[in-house]
Amino acid sequence: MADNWAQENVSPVLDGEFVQIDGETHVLNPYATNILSLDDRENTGLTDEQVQDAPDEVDVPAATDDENEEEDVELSPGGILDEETVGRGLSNLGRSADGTQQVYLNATIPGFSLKDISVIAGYVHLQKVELPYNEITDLSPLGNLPYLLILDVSHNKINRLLDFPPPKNLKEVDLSFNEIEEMADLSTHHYLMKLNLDNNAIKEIKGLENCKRLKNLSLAHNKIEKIQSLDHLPIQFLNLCHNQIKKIENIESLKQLKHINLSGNKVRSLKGLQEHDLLETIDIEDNEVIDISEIKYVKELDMLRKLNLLRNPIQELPDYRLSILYRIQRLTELDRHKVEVEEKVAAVNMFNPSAEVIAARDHIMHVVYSFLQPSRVLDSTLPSIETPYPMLVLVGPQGSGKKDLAMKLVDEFSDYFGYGIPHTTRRPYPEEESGKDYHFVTLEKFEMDIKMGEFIQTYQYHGNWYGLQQESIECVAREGLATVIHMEIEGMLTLRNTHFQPRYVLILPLNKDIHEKRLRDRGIYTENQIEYTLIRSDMYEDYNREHPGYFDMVINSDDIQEAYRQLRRLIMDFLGLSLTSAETTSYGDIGRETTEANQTIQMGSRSFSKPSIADSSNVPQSYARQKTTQSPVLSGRGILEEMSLKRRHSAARDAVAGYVPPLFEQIATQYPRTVPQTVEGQMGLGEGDQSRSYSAPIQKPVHAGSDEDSSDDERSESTLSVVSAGDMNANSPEGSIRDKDLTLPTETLNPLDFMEDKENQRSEMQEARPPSAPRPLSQGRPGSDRHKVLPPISPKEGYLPEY
Ligand SMILES: Nc1ncnc2c1ncn2[C@@H]1O[C@H](COP(=O)(O)OP(=O)(O)OP(=O)(O)O)[C@@H](O)[C@H]1O
Repeated sequence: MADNWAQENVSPVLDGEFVQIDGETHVLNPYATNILSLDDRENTGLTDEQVQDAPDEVDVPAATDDENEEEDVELSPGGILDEETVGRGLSNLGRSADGTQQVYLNATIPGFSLKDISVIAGYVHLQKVELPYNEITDLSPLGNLPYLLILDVSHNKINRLLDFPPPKNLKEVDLSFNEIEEMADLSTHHYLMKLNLDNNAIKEIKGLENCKRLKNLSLAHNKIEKIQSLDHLPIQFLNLCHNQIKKIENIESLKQLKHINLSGNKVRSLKGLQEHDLLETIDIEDNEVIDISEIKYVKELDMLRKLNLLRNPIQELPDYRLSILYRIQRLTELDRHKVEVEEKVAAVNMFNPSAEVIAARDHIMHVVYSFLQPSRVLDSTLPSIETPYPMLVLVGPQGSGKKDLAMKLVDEFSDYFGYGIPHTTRRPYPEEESGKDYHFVTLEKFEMDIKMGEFIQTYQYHGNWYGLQQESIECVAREGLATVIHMEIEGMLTLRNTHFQPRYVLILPLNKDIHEKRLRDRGIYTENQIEYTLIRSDMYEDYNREHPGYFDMVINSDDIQEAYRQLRRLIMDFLGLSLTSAETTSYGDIGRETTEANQTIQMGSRSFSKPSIADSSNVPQSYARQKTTQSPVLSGRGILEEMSLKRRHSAARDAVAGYVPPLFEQIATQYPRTVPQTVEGQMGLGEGDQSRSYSAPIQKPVHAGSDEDSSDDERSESTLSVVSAGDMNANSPEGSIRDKDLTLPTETLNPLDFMEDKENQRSEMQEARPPSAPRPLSQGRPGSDRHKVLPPISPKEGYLPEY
């Protein structure tokens, strides 16, 4: 019967403004909408504006009584589609497939309780047929529509899948809400791109193997238990929601998959979703995913933007949302909620906070706990209002030797420095003593001390806690000494948040092999610990490179003795002692210098338990004193002040002599240089030459001058020799000392003072304060004069310069 209809009936043919349907001529009204059309605008091809602009009443003769009667005619009585109904459902005029005539391309006939659609077979030009909400069981008449591209027969009573001769180009089929139980072989539907079989009773996916253009497959609300038979299909959108699937399987070869919906199943694991690099959306709502570790299967999916895990047990995990966002930071939507940038930041701060964030939290914790305790006046805050308590922090990775360096320094300069003994929960090594190397305490005690607000900083390393208590600093401050401490970089970050303003020196072994050997030689670390420490060593290098200026100085500790020598020079410069020993030209004086040093510097009472650093006085010095000069400290001036005076003195002499310095010199010597050091730059400089400078030196031009001139230059260079050890002639003081490292003098100085004769200098010298006398305070705190003030500035007698 369908074949006969195909012979006799054709789609309506358009002729200008008229259209022929069954031999009758109808006038075309572009504004008249098809009463059956689901989308009139689409059917008429009109834009929104055109529809709005359309005259409410078009020039159509008023309906006569006869016509009104026609409206009352029952359409498709008995569920048998008739031509009248089809006619009313036609829309979308367009060219026929052969291009020879204008025809209606769409037929939309929803909700007529249609059972028999045989008549449609006559409308051979139809490209889109929509027959939803009927009672159709047989689709065979559609086999006569060779140009059919889109078919919607949803909400019918069809129980067989596309069992009609396939229109060659059928691309989209909606068979949702039907009664299909079994999928048929769709091999003949070569062009099928979109197949919707939602809300049927399908138990098994099959028959799609040859649908090589299938991009969109929806089998939601069926009875499918297993994903299968989809191999190598170009599916981009796969909807299998509300089935009984337990496992995500057999989709490895769906390489074009972009969206997958498995909500309402029984999936426990996300395994199977990995390696779908194009996946953008995953919907697993209402399943049984319980373990956060399942995220590993989707977190590497570069294109993933939307993930829905609502109504899974995993939602119960604490900080669930942030932990997902931390793991998949590229998500823009999680559980149907837009992901805010703040959430991503919060997620990172919660699960992988930066060292700065950890340090800030550590600081806040200790401040809060200490606020809860009665406040007290601290010795370490007394020196003066604007002068911070002097502290030296040696920062570096484990095995860098910084603790040894700190102890040695305190040992040698015991009149200046005290060791700030840290607390730790780790057990002491054989040669260590509690109260000397560390305060070794139990974890309980450590925690208790935290809560009592005792700490200013804590850090966990290798499973042990380390921390610096305020009292450790106070003990040293009470003695009138500056504190030397050592710590990992994280500790330094916390310390930077406190009111202390220490100088930070990075002690870093640049040679990995030496560092590794040193760790191994200690024989106390596991392989993991050694590996971890070496990795952290890289981190120190990176940190120094990325944060120029964080460290006041960087010392390569490959050679621990050389490292100590550099550190020692730095300290002597800080203390204003280096000038006395730096003006050297004669090796003959080395012995005397050594003897003096023995008498004056090696006076520490502490024993040095790890004899890894040789006695510095025995280290061959590249300098020795030839003639004496007043220490800047002894003259009552700071080192910078002293250098500034010398520069001005030199400039004054040049001016008198008629010497005009070249432009570079004028610029280069005008201000103290503050070029931050980087390990990178330093490595380039120091490679293969450990004694070389690690600073960024600035050339100080050498110009002809008197002996006095050259000695001034030498003094300046020596002053910076701690930074430029081994490369003294190349470096200028300005190049090595950062502005903030130096406490600028507050008094206004008359440059002519520097021209005063030696006699004046001597008398000034003689008036210098006695050893360990407190430095007069410019603005002393009430009560501060009762304490020794830091640092003690007068060296011991034996170290006084000779005249
Ligand atoms: N308060 C602190 N905060 C942070 N780190 C600390 C603190 N006290 C000690 N550390 C560091 O913890 C690390 C482990 O301490 P440990 O005493 O085992 O090191 P070490 O072997 O003596 O280190 P090194 O050889 O570099 O001196 C060291 O790098 C040490 O400097």
